[in-house]
Amino acid sequence: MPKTTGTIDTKYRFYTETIEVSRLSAQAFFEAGDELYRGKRYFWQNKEKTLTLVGLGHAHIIANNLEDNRYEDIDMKWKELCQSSLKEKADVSPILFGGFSFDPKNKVSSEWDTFPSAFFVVSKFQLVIQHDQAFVNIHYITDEVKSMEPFEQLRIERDALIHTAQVKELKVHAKPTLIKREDRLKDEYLHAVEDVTKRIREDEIQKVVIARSLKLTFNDTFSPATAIYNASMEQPESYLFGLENDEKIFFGATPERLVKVENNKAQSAGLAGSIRRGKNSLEDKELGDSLLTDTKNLGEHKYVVEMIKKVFMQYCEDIKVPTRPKLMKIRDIQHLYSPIEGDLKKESSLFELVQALHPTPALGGEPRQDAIKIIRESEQMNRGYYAAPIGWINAEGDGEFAVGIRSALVENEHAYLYAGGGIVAESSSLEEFEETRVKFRPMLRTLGGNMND
Ligand SMILES: C=C(O[C@H]1C=CC=C(C(=O)O)[C@@H]1O)C(=O)O
Ligand SMILES: [Mg+2]
Repeated sequence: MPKTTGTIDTKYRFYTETIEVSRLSAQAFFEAGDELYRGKRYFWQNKEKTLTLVGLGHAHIIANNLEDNRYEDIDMKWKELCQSSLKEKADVSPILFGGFSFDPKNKVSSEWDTFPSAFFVVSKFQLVIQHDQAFVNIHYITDEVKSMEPFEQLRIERDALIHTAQVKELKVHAKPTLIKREDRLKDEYLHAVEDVTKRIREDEIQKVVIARSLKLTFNDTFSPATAIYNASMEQPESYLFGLENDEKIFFGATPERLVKVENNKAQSAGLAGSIRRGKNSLEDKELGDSLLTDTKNLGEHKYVVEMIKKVFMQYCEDIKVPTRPKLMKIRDIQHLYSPIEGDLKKESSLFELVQALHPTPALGGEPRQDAIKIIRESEQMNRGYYAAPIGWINAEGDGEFAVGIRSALVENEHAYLYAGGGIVAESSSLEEFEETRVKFRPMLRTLGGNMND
């Protein structure tokens, strides 16, 4: 008999049960939840492909619309749920998965209106694939004094979902046809880049990341499972994430880690500065070499590394920061990359690091608060969860957050894509526009739309 854990005398009672399952495809499990749990699922795979998570259904939601203290609020409620409810350690730790908006003070009405400033879920059914082993958890959280009866029903459902995922072939739906593509606020974007460049040259600010968006319209709706599957094919070297919110799914394949905490080790990375891939290996190497010595891109990168280093000095000990960046080559683009690590101080936590790091100057700018204000005013759009932390934390406080770039929000037959770039004194609006075109490519291919690109 699998072990069931729980308590009876707190506000919530949190029951978990873990079973090990053989041979279970994460994508198939996600797809198996299509009928009953569409709109209430998540998907996560780390960059190294050593951890895959799928959540189906909501056992519990922890969300808020706070402008300040949104991290502390989630952290506190999660700890409360774990500490007061789990009597014993579950076989596989329950996971809280979700994300934050880029800027909770941005009130522009948009496709993101239904997403709270912080949105996290504990799934009813949680799949964890790690070290070649697959585990499915049931989570049942109640604030009433109830019998364990519903648990029996959940076991039946769990077994049905696993069965479906194992025996039904993964349906790979054809990509719908792109029928319309709009570059949203293109003139505003170009103007914003020019204006910000000027303000940087006048020493008003040092760096600001300016982004823009595409709206795509297709002849049909999307299967979220297929969209995630396609993204994994397009960007095998990136994190893969998907977070459903009723009719909408925010998903993407991002190369950028915000922060990971495991056994008190904290890891982050500066990822900023870009150049396209070459048409052959020779050109690719030339482009990469030129990126490594290009002052404009090294400038973009330096602000990020310095800021992360400063945060790590506050929250960690024994910090390691490389003296110069190396290249991260992904399918469409090469970036300057500096991994940073340290030992988390006893009193520090993952959410504290997320709060202190978001947004790094790879997504926001330097100084941070001034940059966020300029972004809010000059982009004239709402980034929603684009360029913001997305990830997970477990009951022990370990977890990982990536930065939600190379991403799209999909709603029925529409997709909204986002891409930006770091503006410094040497920036030019047309080159930055070009850089965003390259950054749109993976999501455009994933969605089957590359009209005029
Ligand atoms: C803001 C984005 O990329 C960031 C990450 C890597 C390189 C960047 C750059 O070179 O500008 C950006 O800072 C994006 O992809 O939308
Ligand atoms: Mg750039």
